[in-house]
Amino acid sequence: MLFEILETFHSAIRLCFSASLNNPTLAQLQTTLTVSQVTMGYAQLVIGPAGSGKSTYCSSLYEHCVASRRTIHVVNLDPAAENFEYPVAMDIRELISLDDVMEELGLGPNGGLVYCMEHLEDNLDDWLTEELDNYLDDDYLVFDCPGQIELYSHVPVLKNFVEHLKRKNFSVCAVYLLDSQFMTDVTKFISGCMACLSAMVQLELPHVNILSKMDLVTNKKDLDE
Ligand SMILES: Nc1nc2c(ncn2[C@@H]2O[C@H](COP(=O)(O)OP(=O)(O)OP(=O)(O)O)[C@@H](O)[C@H]2O)c(=O)[nH]1
Repeated sequence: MLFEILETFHSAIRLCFSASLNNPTLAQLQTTLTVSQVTMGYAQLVIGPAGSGKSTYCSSLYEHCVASRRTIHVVNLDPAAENFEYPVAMDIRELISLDDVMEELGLGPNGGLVYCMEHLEDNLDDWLTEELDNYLDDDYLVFDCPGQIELYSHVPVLKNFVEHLKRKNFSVCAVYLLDSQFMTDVTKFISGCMACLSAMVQLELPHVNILSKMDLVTNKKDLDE
């Protein structure tokens, strides 16, 4: 019985971690999308649990692009974020901030965050559309998202956000960051993989999983096993 459960998880995990752009099906899907749509721009949604390294990834990506003379615009979608190591191109806090919501509505941090994201959802046609109008064809936007994983599992806000970007002719993909510490313990490994899988299923986007903080894994041999 245990063996069967592990086999099932193993298949799910293989699905999770092989879903990279090298996957021929996804590559084909991307080509089809690029050819069949008049693409206005490109968007990458950087998602993952709290503290998994999303903002660090966004700032490293930004620095890499500056060094290689490419242009990307990093967007802050976290109404609780305070410090940034990249220039913020668009900021959800201009629309709503978590501190204001918690103070005015007496909500806690998680309820407040869901409220902020639902407010964003209500303002997709005005605030977001106006902000997106500042970007030209072929611009590349990277969205640094909040870390509450319910946003990627069952709350429909991010799904509707993605649909809005697609209606604006953006080609969208998701990058899911998972702390590599999740790989060092079997129960954390299974829960981390299930969280990745649930985001893949919910968002229905070309999806890349990235293990972050590999420098903190001292025994890489254990990781392979
Ligand atoms: N050692 C190590 N630390 C990292 C790495 N990436 C991120 N961190 C650290 O992990 C912590 C969290 O990183 P963030 O980039 O803020 O994570 P986040 O996912 O944006 O966090 P939230 O927005 O709160 O969900 C910070 O202290 C980072 O310095 C890495 O590759 N190696």
